[in-house]
Amino acid sequence: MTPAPLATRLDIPSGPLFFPVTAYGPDGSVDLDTYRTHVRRGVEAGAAAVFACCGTGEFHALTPEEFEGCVRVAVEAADGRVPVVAGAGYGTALAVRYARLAEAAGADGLLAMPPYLVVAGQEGLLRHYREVAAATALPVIVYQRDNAVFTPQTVVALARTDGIIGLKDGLGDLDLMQRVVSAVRCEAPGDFLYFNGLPTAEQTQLAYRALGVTLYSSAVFCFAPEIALAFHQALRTGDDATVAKLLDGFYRPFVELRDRGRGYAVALVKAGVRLRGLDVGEVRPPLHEPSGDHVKQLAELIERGHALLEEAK
Ligand SMILES: O=C([O-])C(=O)C[C@H](O)[C@@H](O)C(=O)[O-]
Repeated sequence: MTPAPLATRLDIPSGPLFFPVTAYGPDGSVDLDTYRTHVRRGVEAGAAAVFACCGTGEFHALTPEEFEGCVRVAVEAADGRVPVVAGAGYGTALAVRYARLAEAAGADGLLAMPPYLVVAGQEGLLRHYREVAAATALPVIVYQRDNAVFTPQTVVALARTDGIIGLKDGLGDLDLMQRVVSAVRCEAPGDFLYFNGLPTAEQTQLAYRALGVTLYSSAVFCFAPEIALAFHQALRTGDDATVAKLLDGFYRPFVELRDRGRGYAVALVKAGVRLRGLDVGEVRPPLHEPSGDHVKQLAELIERGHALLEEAK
């Protein structure tokens, strides 16, 4: 069989990148109907792309069958309006399996998560991502975080690899990112994509934009799309007053609240979706639910965010 040609692009329109949570029913099983509603609402609200079953979508907690079901539903819900990118991870063999499942489910691209557990050297990391990219026709975005941190030369090599189209940074080392952007510009010129993928990326987006990184993920978009969209619009149009107001009054306190518990990067976001009326269930172990007091503070913060949007009108 002739392999399908590798896609070289992913057309992402302007807007926040939506990383939906995965919905579970009361018995803990995946609730695809609620997940469909969550993804559809996000797309209709103005997401630029859907990143299904990634960190916020509890990739780590899904079986391959559940993963494929969720990606399929995300593709149906997006209905061709925006691209759907799916997570793929663990060791090379399993990452390849997830990549192929995502392709079969109709995804438009992959977010390659760090390999499971081992702390590998640059040469091994490069081989890992190259094998994942070679296994499907889907364009691959490599996710830098935790045990997958790259030198500028490794990113140059990734950028020269067929099928690898971008780097999502969840590390937050601006000096390293500046060197990466510079090295790729000089040694692998083209349209390699960069994403600010730090938790609550809005908090650092002014700094990333200065490096030329304009795409960013938004967990806030899951539960307060109106706030995430207003921030994105303010950034895009140079409305510095609204950017500062939302950073000072909403994003900074949200980041501080999110830092109050381990796993809150997911659990608090899921609580936020429930607060806004969609019962996406609880997080699966080993994550745990946020305390009642923290959920109350999140509800107050969402109200404050809405008041700030009114003031900014
Ligand atoms: O894999 C993931 O879910 C992410 O890295 C994206 C998140 O939206 C991240 O930006 C966050 O947690 O705010």
